[in-house]
Amino acid sequence: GKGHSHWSYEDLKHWSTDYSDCGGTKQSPINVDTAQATFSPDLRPIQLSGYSLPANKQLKLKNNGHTVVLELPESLALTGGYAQQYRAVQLHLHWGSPLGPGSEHTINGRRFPAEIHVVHYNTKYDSFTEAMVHPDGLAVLGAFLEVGHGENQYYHEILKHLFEIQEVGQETLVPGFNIAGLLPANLKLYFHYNGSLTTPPCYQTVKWTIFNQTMLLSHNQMSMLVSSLRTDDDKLLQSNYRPVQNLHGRRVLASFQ
Ligand SMILES: NS(=O)(=O)c1c(F)c(F)c(SCCc2ccc(C(=O)O)cc2)c(F)c1NC1CCCCCCC1
Ligand SMILES: [Zn+2]
Repeated sequence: GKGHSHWSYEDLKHWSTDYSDCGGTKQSPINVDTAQATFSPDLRPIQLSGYSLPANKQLKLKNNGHTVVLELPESLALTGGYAQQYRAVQLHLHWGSPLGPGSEHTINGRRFPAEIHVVHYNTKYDSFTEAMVHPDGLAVLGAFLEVGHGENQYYHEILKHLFEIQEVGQETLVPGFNIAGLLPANLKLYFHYNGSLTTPPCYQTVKWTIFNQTMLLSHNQMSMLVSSLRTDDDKLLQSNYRPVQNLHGRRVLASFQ
């Protein structure tokens, strides 16, 4: 990868000195004020294709010091809900600690326990690195994770490997599974806005989709997520979320009323 960036969630102030876009006016994450969201009936249901992977397709799972990343094959494609076709790059998670929740986006000021991001790039560009510098270059699907009663079998496919990658830089291979199971069954109800990567370089090139339906994990699964990984100073990797950013006049669209 790009090697370990020296930024951290502790010194957010320096992000914009080292990465100018981080001080821009279309930054993410944001708080979604549902009363201010504009119902947009032409927002189509999100459609996923190729998300169901056979077990013999091995995927790389890595602790990169800031999150756990599952690399995804480009065969996973977003075909509905966006004007252009996007293909998957990777998915990763944001979480809190035993002291509090760690989603990046908030809804009416409410922070959820955790949040998944599935990162895609616009296939009109030759590569992800080319796409990520263009305003329509990236599409990230986000969903909130909450604690429910039963075990979530899809999240188990990732969480059961966390103990193998406790240290920064460690990676392991995960058998393929139905990646769509990590996202809500109802892909019609979502918020949509133009924003950025929530980590340096903070490029303002992301069309965000935040689903209204949340994902339920067991209490044990959520505590595995918040207490398995370490950072490069051997502390627990926790609360890896950026504070919400100012909308600066941006509108948030809703696919539902
Ligand atoms: N919410 S988000 O999508 O902005 C996001 C984060 F908030 C993230 F925190 C991250 S992880 C931090 C960036 C990073 C660091 C090291 C390595 C490596 O060693 O391979 C890779 C990446 C992270 F990877 C991503 N997504 C990345 C954005 C960073 C650069 C391009 C990689 C794909 C999308
Ligand atoms: Zn993210």
